[in-house]
Amino acid sequence: MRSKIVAGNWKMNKNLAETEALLNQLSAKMTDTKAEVMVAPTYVNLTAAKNALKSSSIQVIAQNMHFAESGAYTGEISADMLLGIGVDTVIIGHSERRAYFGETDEILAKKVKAALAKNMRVMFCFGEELADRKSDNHFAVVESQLKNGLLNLETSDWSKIVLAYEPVWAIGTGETASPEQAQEMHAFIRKTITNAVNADVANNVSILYGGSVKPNNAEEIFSKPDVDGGLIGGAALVADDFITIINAI
Ligand SMILES: O=C[C@H](O)COP(=O)(O)O
Repeated sequence: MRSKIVAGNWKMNKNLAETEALLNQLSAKMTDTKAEVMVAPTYVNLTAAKNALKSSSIQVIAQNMHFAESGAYTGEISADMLLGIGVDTVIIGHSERRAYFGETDEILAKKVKAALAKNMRVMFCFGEELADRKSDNHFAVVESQLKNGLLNLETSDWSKIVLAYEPVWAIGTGETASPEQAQEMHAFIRKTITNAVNADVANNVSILYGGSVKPNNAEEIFSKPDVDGGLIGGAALVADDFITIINAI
């Protein structure tokens, strides 16, 4: 049975005081949910976030990591550093990392391998750009991102993978893929994994949708059979909005 997951990617938002305040609000407002709930604050506030959520079921995850064990990589952070502060899940491949930090499929595949080697859980992001969708190339792009990033994994590695399909044209734009477009792509992703790995893995992997999920559209998107939750950006920065989205599962 695959998990339902709602994760908030805070990106480069919220200083320490704001992080603690938002997490305190979330903890206070959280009610029982079928979903695993995760938040990804910036690196420097991960420990504070863990402390603020000590008695909460909300998981703290990281937005990124480097593939190397350690070494001369100024400004970077390793899997061991995350594990050392109790963070065992990492987002890899976010479109902003691909677009602004030059992260290629090859780099991302190395990051995935490095995280899995440390037994971390990986939330792997991918999705097409507007031009790909306009030229009807979106399925090919998504298939190639999946293939280059993940499809050479061992079958057993897949229990540690969560997928997040994020069409780049819908991120932070207010434009959302329609629930039908999301379902169509999620079904395609599952079929691609069935063909490349096996049906069991495809059925058990959670596939989240990300891209302008808001309180007013979450329920319809999450109601689609192959959509197992969401990776939320802007709306995860407002406690009431994030809670409404969690409750839409
Ligand atoms: O990681 C989250 C996604 O980039 C979605 O961001 P958004 O909800 O602000 O569109």
